[in-house]
Amino acid sequence: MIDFGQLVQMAQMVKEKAYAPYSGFRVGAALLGKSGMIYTGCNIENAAYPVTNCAERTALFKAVSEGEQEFLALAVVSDSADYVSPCGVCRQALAEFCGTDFQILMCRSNGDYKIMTLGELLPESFGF
Ligand SMILES: O=c1ccn([C@H]2C[C@H](O)[C@@H](CO)O2)c(=O)[nH]1
Ligand SMILES: [Zn+2]
Repeated sequence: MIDFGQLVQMAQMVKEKAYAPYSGFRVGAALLGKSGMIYTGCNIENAAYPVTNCAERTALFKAVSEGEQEFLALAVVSDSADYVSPCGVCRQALAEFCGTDFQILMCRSNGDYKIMTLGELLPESFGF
């Protein structure tokens, strides 16, 4: 059984580390590996805007660089009262390592969330 509450809480905590002086939009993500390890990430912006890294990819790249390549679930949270969902670039980055059943918890700032699978968020993803 996945502890979704813990995943959301860790995403909320790492959101505090976000570097977002340009958009002011802070995001935190927590990625659960099949090993049971949880990898966190925040968004990191840059004066050259496209250089910005989203919270989801920060968490994913940290995980892969630590040796984990298989994942179960990801929680994403911002300061918004609305649910936050991963951008298209992050969906494709996740699709490299995660199957269609991978669970994505899109959270409100208060911790409420809705879950969709990667297959639902990125149908017919590119791969070769
Ligand atoms: O799911 C999302 C959506 C946006 N951002 C970041 C990128 C940028 O720093 C800021 C505004 O787009 O939010 C994320 O980290 N994850
Ligand atoms: Zn993204």
